[in-house]
Amino acid sequence: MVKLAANLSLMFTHLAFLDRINAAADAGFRGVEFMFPYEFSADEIAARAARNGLEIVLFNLPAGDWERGQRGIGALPDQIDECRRGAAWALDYARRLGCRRLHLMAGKAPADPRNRRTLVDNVAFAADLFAPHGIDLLIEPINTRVDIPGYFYSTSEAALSVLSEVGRPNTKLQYDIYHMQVMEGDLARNIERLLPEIGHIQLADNPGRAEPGTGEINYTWLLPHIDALGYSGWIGCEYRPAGDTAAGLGWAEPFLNQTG
Ligand SMILES: O=C(O)C(=O)[C@@H](O)CO
Ligand SMILES: [Mg+2]
Repeated sequence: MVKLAANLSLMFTHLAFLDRINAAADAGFRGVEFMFPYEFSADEIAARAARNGLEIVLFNLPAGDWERGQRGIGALPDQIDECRRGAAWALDYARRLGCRRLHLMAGKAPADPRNRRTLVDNVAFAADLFAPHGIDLLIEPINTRVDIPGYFYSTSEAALSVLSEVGRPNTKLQYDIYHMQVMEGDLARNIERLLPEIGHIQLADNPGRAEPGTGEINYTWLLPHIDALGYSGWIGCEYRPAGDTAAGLGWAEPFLNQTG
C-alpha cells in the first residue's frame, strides 16, 4: 500500500501550522511530516494529530540558524554541542508525538576529513540516543545544483558511505526522489538497489520541486512500482503545490482515504 504523508511545511500553507493538520486529514492523508515543530507545543500537535487520526512520520532535528542561511549543523565542528543538544530536544518532541523517524541535516560544508568525522560522530551520538526509544535517524542527500549549493552530500553513494562508517542499525537513508532525480536519475533502478537502506522516501516533481504531474517524473507508474518492490514505509509529499493544495491532489487520489 502506498502510504502518503502530507508535508505541512510546504502544503496547506494558507493555514496556520496547527490547522494544516486538520486540512491534511480532511484531504484523506493518514500521516504528516514537517521540518521543524519546535515553535509549537508538542502536546498541542499530538492532540491535534490524535483527534484527526494522523500519524506523525518524520521531522528534522534543529538545523542551526536557518534565517542566517544555515541548512543543518551535523558536519560543522564548531557546533557539535548545539547539534547534540538539538538531538535531545528532537527526542523529547518525538516521544511526545509518537514519531519514529528523525532527520539530521549535515549542513553546508566541504566533505573534508574533519567535517566528515564531525558528522559521523554526531550521527552515531544521535542514533545511540534514539535507539532505546525505537527511533531511527535518517540522513538525506540534497541536490546542490538547485536547492542547497555546498550541502555536505548530494548523492546516494555519499550518504551511504557515511551510514556505513556510522554502523548503527537505526540509521537509514532518506531518499528524496526530487533531489535524486536532479543529481543522479535512474530512479526506479536506484530505489530498488537502495531499498534495504531506505528509511523514508519523499517526492516532488522536477523541475521546481513541483506538484506531481507537472514535470518529468511519472509518479502514476513510479509509486505503484515502489509499492511492488516491497517498500512499506511512508512517502512524504514534499512539494510546492501549483495552487490550492487540496485542489491539486488529483494525482494522489488512488492513495488517499486508505484504511488499514
Ligand atoms: O529539503 C528537503 O528535501 C528536506 O527533506 C528538508 O527536510 C530538509 O532536509
Ligand atoms: Mg527532502
